[in-house]
Amino acid sequence: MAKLFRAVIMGPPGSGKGTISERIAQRFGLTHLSSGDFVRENIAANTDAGVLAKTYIERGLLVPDHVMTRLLLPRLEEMTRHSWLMDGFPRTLAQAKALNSTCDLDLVISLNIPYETLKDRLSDRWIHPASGRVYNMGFNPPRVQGRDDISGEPLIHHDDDKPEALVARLRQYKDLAKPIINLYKSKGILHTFSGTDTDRIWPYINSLLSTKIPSTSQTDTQRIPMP
Ligand SMILES: Nc1ccn([C@H]2C[C@H](O)[C@@H](COP(=O)(O)OP(=O)(O)OP(=O)(O)O)O2)c(=O)n1
Ligand SMILES: Nc1nc2c(ncn2[C@@H]2O[C@H](COP(=O)(O)OP(=O)(O)O)[C@@H](O)[C@H]2O)c(=O)[nH]1
Repeated sequence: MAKLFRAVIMGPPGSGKGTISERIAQRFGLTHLSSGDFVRENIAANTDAGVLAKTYIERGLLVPDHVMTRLLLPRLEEMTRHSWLMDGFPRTLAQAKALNSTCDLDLVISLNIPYETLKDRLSDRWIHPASGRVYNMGFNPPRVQGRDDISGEPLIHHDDDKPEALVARLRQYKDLAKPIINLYKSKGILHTFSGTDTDRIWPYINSLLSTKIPSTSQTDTQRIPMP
């Protein structure tokens, strides 16, 4: 069996984690694990952890480490036969340490995107809540304005994507991500990509991953929450 590949993608809100994860999943046939989608699924299904997580998210807070790790790590342990790319976890050093004790990561992608770019993108980000599909009115608009391409359902705009909320989210990201980035740097698995356009960053990520994993002809991989 081909060697399995485990990667994490990090970056501030709006940096393109979801967009780039989709491209990686499609090009290389990895499973895209979105911790945010998984949390939302648990909330929708009213699981114990979902009910608890909701009380934090409603207040604009991160879900505590022990809840996140309890949600995610057992699922990762079930993924022993899959190559995956995790988006949105770890968000704290404690989560990174817990992940470390579950699996050996091969690679970490860190996106470094200027504040003005994040602000512009997020003010224009529209989401299909049920699937997590993401649109941007300039970059990847939906075929019908305000409607998801596949289901035709309405798209929503998150309040915390407004510029007023972004500064605080960004500060929080920087504070929390710093020690995680240092940890991955010291392990020699960190790769940082900087720029204002996903389409210009993508070729570098593509060529890095091409040296690490074989590409597949798979074209129908979707953004899937944790199984
Ligand atoms: N490790 C994690 C992952 C998620 N969440 C919670 C807080 C988020 O608000 C929510 C949704 O996760 P997303 O990754 O979708 O959240 P964001 O909207 O914050 O991400 P971004 O703007 O970076 O796409 O789940 C969390 O507390 N801790
Ligand atoms: N204008 C523009 N928008 C982009 C680009 N890359 C991603 N986006 C959009 O920016 C928003 C944030 O991207 P997303 O992948 O959700 O970032 P995440 O928050 O890091 O997961 C979405 O609306 C994307 O469609 C880009 O290069 N240019």
